[in-house]
Amino acid sequence: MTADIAAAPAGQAVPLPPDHPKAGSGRIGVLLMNLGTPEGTGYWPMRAYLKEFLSDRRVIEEPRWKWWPILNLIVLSTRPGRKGKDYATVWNRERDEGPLKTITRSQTEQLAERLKPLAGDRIVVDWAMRYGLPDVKSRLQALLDQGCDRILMVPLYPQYAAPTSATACDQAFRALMQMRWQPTVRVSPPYHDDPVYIDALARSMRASLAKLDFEPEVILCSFHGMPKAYLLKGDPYYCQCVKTWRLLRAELGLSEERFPLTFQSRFGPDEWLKPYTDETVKALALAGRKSMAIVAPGFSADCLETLEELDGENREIFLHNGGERFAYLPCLNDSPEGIDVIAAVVRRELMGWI
Ligand SMILES: C=CC1=C(C)c2cc3[nH]c(cc4nc(cc5[nH]c(cc1n2)c(C)c5CCC(=O)O)C(CCC(=O)O)=C4C)c(C)c3C=C
Ligand SMILES: [Fe+2]
Ligand SMILES: [Fe+2]
Repeated sequence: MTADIAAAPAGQAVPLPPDHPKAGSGRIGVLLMNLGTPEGTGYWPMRAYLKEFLSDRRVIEEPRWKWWPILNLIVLSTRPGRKGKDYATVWNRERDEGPLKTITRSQTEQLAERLKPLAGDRIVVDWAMRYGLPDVKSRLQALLDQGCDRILMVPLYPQYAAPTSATACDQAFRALMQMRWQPTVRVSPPYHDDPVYIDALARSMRASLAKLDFEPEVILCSFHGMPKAYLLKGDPYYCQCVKTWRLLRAELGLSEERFPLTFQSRFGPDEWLKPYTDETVKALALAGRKSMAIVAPGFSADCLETLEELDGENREIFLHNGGERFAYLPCLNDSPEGIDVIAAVVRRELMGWI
């Protein structure tokens, strides 16, 4: 489809040169956006990924002059090697990519199938990563090239945080800033208290627990952490995590003691949101708990932070300190429950467009 272009004041068409840019219109794009993952587990791809990630001022709020030497002289000389080894333990060797990419692609494909009855080929679903590939700018352009003049951007984070949701949108808006003909855009809101999300989490957890050959004494509810200072400056992430936890606890009928809330993945010397997951796991084992499970409702897809850190490192901490049985309950991922949630958010946010 080619859009109507300019008309002369008298109503006559302006003759356009043959190289005049062609533009499509009339379709709707849905862009799922997640965090991103390195292109490989070796030193250089790991370094490139961490440099892009940790140079983002939404992630590290330290002044440039202070952070630049620490990042370039210390962090980027040691962390790529160490984290590359961690990534290697969860890497999808068949596709040669991190699990976050494999799962986000599958979520996209399944969402497209779910939306087909709604508007046929009028809706185009795609995915992009804030750091690394596929990048936000090129996937936005791909949607425009397919005739999408309305685009719904969907940060795949149930809880809003400046270092995740906001930076994904910043990246999209930076690309939009360079466009002569911008599409009309919408951004889907956080869905931390959406009954569809809470219900999907509860169903998924019940199914995972039913497959275990033991009943965990404690089920830890672990969210990715952030510096406490970001909360104090007004980031709503902590409060949204607490609300998800409260609603999920009520839905499952679990007490605060049986289903404690913790925060993982601390980085650097500053205080982060507490209680810390690793310290809590150790304390539970030392207090004589023999069995436990961990669930991570803040991640829409399993990734390094869940598969390696929770299912790997924290399992080891528990078993080395006297625990006997440990289970990691998977994220919603591309399960039917997971797609129920993304499809519900997208359908609601497309209202008025379809
Ligand atoms: C250093 C500051 C960081 C903040 C603040 C932060 C917040 C935050 N992150 C996620 C989700 C994910 N983080 C992931 C990896 C990851 N996170 C940080 C740092 C911060 N995150 C680093 C340096 C890394 C890379 C690994 C490492 O070096 O430790 C991932 C996994 C990506 C993957 O490829 O699998 C996710 C997902 C949230 C929700 C969040 C919220 C405040
Ligand atoms: Fe992170
Ligand atoms: Fe981690």
